[in-house]
Amino acid sequence: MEHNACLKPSKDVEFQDVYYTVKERKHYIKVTGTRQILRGVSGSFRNGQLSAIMGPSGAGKSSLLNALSGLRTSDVKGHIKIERKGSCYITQEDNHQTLLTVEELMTLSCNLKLPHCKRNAEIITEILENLHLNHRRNVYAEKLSGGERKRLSIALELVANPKIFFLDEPTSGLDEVTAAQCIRLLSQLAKEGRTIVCTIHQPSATIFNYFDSIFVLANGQCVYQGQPGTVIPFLRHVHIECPKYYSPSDYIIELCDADEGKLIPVLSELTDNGKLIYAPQHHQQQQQLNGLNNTTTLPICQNLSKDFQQSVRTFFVEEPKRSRWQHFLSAGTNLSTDGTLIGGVTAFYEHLKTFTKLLDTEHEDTSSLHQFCVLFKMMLVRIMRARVALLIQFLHHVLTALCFGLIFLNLGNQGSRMFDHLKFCIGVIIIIAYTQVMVPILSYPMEIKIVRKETFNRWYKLTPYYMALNFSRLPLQIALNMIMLTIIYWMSGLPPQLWRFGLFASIGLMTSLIAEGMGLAIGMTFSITNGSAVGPLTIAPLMGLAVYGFDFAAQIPYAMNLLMKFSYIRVAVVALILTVFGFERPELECDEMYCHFGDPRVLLKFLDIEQLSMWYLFSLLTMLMLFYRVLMYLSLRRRCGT
Ligand SMILES: Nc1ncnc2c1ncn2[C@@H]1O[C@H](COP(=O)(O)OP(=O)(O)OP(=O)(O)O)[C@@H](O)[C@H]1O
Repeated sequence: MEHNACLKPSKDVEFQDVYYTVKERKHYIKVTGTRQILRGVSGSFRNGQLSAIMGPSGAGKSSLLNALSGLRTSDVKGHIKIERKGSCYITQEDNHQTLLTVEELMTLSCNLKLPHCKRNAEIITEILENLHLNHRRNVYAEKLSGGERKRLSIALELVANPKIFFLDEPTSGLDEVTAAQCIRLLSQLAKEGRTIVCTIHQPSATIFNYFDSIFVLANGQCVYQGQPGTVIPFLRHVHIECPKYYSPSDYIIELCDADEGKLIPVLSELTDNGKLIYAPQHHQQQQQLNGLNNTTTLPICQNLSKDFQQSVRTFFVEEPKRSRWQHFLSAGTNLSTDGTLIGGVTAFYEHLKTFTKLLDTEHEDTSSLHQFCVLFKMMLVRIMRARVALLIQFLHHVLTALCFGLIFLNLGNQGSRMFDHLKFCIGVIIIIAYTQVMVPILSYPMEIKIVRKETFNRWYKLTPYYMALNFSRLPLQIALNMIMLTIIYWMSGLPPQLWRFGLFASIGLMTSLIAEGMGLAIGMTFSITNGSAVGPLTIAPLMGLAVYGFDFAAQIPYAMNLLMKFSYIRVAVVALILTVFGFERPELECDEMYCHFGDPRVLLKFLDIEQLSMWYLFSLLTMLMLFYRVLMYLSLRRRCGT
């Protein structure tokens, strides 16, 4: 493609003795043992080639892809050579930012990745044309077909022209024709000088032959590494004949799938668990012409036929390079780091590409401020475009306020209805808290997948994203809460004092911000199913604390008093009661013979809150707000980490 304006040359991916071990747990808690998912596999994926990691279900394909790409680093050991900075990972589900068109998503990607590149429009058009998406540029991403969505995922990453593409099951969910088109496209991209590695479960014969190299995994071990066309001769070395008219890819996978622990170890030993690449002589001659041949001693295959020995070669000809990382390596610690070679030194030649000076230009990382501005704008656009959601939220706030206002119509000045006053204050806070907690719990788990993918592919950093998320939600939140609180305040007949209404609205807004922070923290941590249980479960004790002990306020034990400070609902309710009845509020009207709480000071004294200052309560609310926002940030980091 011509668009390579801000590009760098591609590199290979090499790995040696990679292990991935997970702890097995009983009831999610008790560790009962460990399980090796990857068992010391080695291998290489070359630049300019389309490579497939194949194998039966559960063989460890995704685990290997995740380990190589760096998506998973914990529990992975071994040596992996990869330039992380120039790689990208395309997930199986093509989740994109919703409510943005193809062109807007491409522009977003360009703005985040190539902020100083003057040719963004040109680049976008070129990529879209090459990926046959130009005619869909004004369509929302969620309206695209499966194949188009996959191409869009590739297009979005192509903007920064990564050298290495990792794709998890790129053909899953696609029909045969679309899957073949997708693989053809990947093959073409590889030929343009990229390293493309994808997992694939069981490709059709057509798709199988598009791959330049395949790496077959079974039970966490490599059972074959080489070209697709040489699977049959390879199997002959262990006296297995692929039936006529049978696809070799299907056959080797079925063999491994049905294996009862006999064949896999043999094949794995033949390939030295991925250290040996199988290439029969006529293939080798071709490689020799390319200067790739590097046959060395075959440590485990001495007793095999000469024919076999001449057909394999190893690329791991040296011990891992002694470097300043050596002490980490010898301790068995992984891993790849951006651009740093750790072990797996190759005997292969470096396939250098000739790039013009312009093509060599590396794009700088964008500043956090720039990322914040781009993301903030994008989030606002998305909020404004979610018309149905906006309408529902607007109606929800207006209707709730009207119902609430009707229930407590003109209550504000009635001295005989003390309990109703309390119910009013508690009700306002609970409505706000509950609404704001549940929305992010139900909506955020989908978003976190997109954020994880985009931050992993270095579209932006987490901090600017987090800031943009917080600030972009503010305007709508303020507007909706102001509408609701205004209706409630005036319908309930509270004193028509602007400053008192200001305080009333500020407490409502604070509650809304805290509840939203709590909802986001839960939404970022749990799935929708778990979150919708955790949300009410978390808010219920806070509500309980909010209504506790109003009738024996002076006798509330110290420990409970302390605990109540952690319930933002309680703190907000108290602040609201103070706002409504404090600040020298004149005596309320009494339509009975005697109104004990006609004088607001009596009520405040009865509730034991007359000494509390508004500053103190606002400080508590601010601290609780910060607590949940920090929790939310930590959840985000944890979910988007590796
Ligand atoms: N974090 C983990 N904890 C426990 N088991 C895991 C973990 N990650 C992977 N596994 C297990 O390791 C095995 C290999 O998983 P992996 O997803 O890599 O397989 P796969 O070859 O991609 O399978 P498929 O083709 O079905 O997607 C599976 O049995 C899976 O349950």
